[in-house]
Amino acid sequence: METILPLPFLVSVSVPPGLNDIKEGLSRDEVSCLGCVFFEVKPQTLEKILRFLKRHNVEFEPYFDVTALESIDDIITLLDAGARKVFVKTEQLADLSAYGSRVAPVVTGSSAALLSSATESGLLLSDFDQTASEAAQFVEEAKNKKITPFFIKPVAGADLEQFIQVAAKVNAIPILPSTGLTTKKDEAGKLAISTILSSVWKSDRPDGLLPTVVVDEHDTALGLVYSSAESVNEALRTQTGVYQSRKRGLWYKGATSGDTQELVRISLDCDNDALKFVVKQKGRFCHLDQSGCFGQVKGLPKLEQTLISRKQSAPEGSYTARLFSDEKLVRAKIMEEAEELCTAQTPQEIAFEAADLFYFALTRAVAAGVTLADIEKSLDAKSWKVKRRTGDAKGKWAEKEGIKPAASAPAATSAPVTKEAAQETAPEKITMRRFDASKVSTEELDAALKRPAQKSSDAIYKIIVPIIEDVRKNGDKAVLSYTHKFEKATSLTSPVLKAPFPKELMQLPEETIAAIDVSFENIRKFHAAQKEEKPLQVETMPGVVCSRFSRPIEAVGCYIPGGTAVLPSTALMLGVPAMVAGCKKIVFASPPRADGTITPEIVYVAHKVGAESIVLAGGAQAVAAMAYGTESITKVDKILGPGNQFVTAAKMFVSNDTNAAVGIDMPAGPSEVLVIADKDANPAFVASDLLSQAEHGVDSQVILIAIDLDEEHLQAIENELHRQAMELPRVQIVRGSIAHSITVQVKTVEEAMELSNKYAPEHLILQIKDAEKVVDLVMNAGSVFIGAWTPESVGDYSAGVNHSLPTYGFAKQYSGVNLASFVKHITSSNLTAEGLKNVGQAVMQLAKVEELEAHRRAVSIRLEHMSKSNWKE
Ligand SMILES: NC(=O)c1ccc[n+]([C@@H]2O[C@H](COP(=O)([O-])OP(=O)(O)OC[C@H]3O[C@@H](n4cnc5c(N)ncnc54)[C@H](O)[C@@H]3O)[C@@H](O)[C@H]2O)c1
Ligand SMILES: N[C@H](CO)Cc1c[nH]c[nH+]1
Ligand SMILES: [Zn+2]
Repeated sequence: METILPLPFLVSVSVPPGLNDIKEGLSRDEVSCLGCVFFEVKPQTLEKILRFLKRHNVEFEPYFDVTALESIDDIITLLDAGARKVFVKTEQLADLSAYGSRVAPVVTGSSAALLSSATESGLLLSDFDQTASEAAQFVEEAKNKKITPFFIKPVAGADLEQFIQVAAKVNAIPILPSTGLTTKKDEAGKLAISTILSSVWKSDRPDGLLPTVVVDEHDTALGLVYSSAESVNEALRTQTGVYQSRKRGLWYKGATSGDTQELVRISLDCDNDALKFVVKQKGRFCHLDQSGCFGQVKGLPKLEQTLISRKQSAPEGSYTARLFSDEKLVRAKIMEEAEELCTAQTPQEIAFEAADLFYFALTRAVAAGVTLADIEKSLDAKSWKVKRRTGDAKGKWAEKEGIKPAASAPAATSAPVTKEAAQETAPEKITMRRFDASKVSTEELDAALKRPAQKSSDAIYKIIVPIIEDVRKNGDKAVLSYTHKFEKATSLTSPVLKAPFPKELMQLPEETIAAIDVSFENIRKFHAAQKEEKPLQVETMPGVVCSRFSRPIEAVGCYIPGGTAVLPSTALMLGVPAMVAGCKKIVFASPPRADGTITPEIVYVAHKVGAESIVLAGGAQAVAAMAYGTESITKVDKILGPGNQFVTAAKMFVSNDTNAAVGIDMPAGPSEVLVIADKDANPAFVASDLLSQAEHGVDSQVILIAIDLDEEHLQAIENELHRQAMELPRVQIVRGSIAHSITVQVKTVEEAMELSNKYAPEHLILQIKDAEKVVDLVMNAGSVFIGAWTPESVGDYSAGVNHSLPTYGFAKQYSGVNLASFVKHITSSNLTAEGLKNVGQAVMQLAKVEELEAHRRAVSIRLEHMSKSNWKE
């Protein structure tokens, strides 16, 4: 498959344009009209890019340099999400061969020998320096080898005009930084798009104009016009239809008629001598009373137009109005037509019935505000996936037709375009295994409820103990070396950032600041309320006063995980109580990003809670650094916070080392949730709660306890779970965690609570009638979420409760992080002479039993003194 780009160059941007507007260079819309976008994916930006792909997969054609990704699975996720082409390390090619020409190697340098890396899918030559002496030889070689497509990316600061010329000479596709391009005619230091276009297109007309086919979003031709470099530039700048009239100069379509066009995309044809403009046409394109110059739209677009206008104006009580308002009627019609299509025999009958089915399917879509273009986009997006399922019919449909699943999935060949072919690419249903508590043995149920196995502590200790020893011995140098290794932050030269934190490190959008501020305040309020107003005081006997008072732990280390997801909310959950408790030194630790910086949200929270420093490290090295201290990292008295197995094991290890003299909070491992749902529970709410914890990591586990739910309700939850999961950017993680998650069917609330208390979940969600009353039955849980309007995520972020909680069943003996985690309690005794007289005999007798004479005498000496001096109160 040869790559045909909309235009013979690619625009590279540093930030996915769907996430942040491109600040310098071309605007987001201008890039989208050019059609292709190129960026480098870093492990820490992968998730954002996947989100971007989900939203803008059809708007942009994305090309990625993924050489910074080590995991083949991550690259596959990106490809399946719709990456048009990925450029990988040569050694990763073999593992991605199923993706054919969508994968090409990237090489750096300009030595001709590098050309041997080229595959049938071409290659990307990175940092191409056309001024280097080898370049000429390289160019010659490349030309001889006829490598297609062959991309080149310039070294930073290259002269783009010269670069484009070299690209044209070797028949390569240049990758041009958006920041070096402009749609203006002259902009100092930037290259005009018009200059690039006119250097590549070939007009065979004496006036140099290019024939331009204008089409709508379904590729229906609206008419033929002409373009000049200037008109294209103008179209890109205004993102509207602007053409070159042969008589009247620049023609802004709709300027007088009002029938304007929104520019979606421009592209050149295969031999660069005709342009295509894809537009969203308002009103008509043609000057006659028809939508396009070649006549009216037909087929599905026409049906869509009719349905939209009927939806807007169908008379009340008419059949069409009923169709739009009665979901059950549309559902019945779709089923009826589908059945009729299946029984149709002749080609005519099949066409007739298929048309009916399309009619009702499109009615359903239009009623829900879904356009034909949306459906086509979905179809196109499916065609980018390579992973196949067998296309088997599902559940009741398979049963009804007596279909058995196929033995294995066929290998991918070409992109599916039909419904059936597209269905073949539909992924496996994401579903939890079901257990009916009344039909399985307790042992079977216990086994199913077991948390996913963690690596044995021996295996983990073998990894983390040498790291801890190294940090203890070599301090900063060791911490830095592990950060270079695990976080790939090789440019980092200091393992710590000390307060005051520079403002530029906490630049955040206003809405993020507002969200952090609201959450901060709620967490502060709830933890401040946990303060003990005054010391506890009890007179146990006359004259014997016992007290207990608290003091903040002086220096605390707050670990904020940052491996699979950066969790600034954890910074709030640890930092705010530490601040409220009055800890003098609050040290944050979190793995930095590959460029050595720390997430600005974490810096902002550190600033708000008055942290003294942020350790730029994660894992066992961060724990060790805080436990023992290094040249630049402050030693702390207690380390708190969740983390992966390496972090948890390191916390356990240092807390057992008396040389470290450091305490820890509790084992807080992979997130988990147990949802109890009854007939009142909304399936969509239940599914969303299960997924909110399932997306944390593949080792997360989520449990649903269904109280007396019928099959329909259970299936509604399962369908919702799958539907919602498929829309998540972290769907692959969810697949992993759902694989070891289960639904248990029970009959009563009591049974449900018994199971829950035995499981001791980190989070317990009660989506049941009178949920509040059931709280009395909760014996073991980290945090409880009561009723339909309390999703677990409010506790993760903003309600005020803490989200750092015991997992893995430790809720049976541990509390989650709270104010008490940051203080220690000190007791005092204060006796009067009378008090000593009252309690003295008991003390002396017990000291005698224990044969500790000095203890006994400490009392007797005082009592004797009292009697000798005839002492009175
Ligand atoms: N229970 C709770 O309250 C709670 C709250 C938030 C997060 N969590 C959990 O915390 C965990 C966070 O884990 P994470 O991995 O995303 O981040 P993390 O910050 O805990 O771990 C990342 C670090 O692990 C170390 N590491 C990774 N691979 C290693 C290897 N092979 N050898 C040695 N060290 C290695 C690296 O130093 C890296 O910096 C998740 O399981 C999440 O569910 C729990
Ligand atoms: N649910 C996690 C605790 O198990 C905490 C968290 C942070 N961000 C989102 N969730
Ligand atoms: Zn969470």
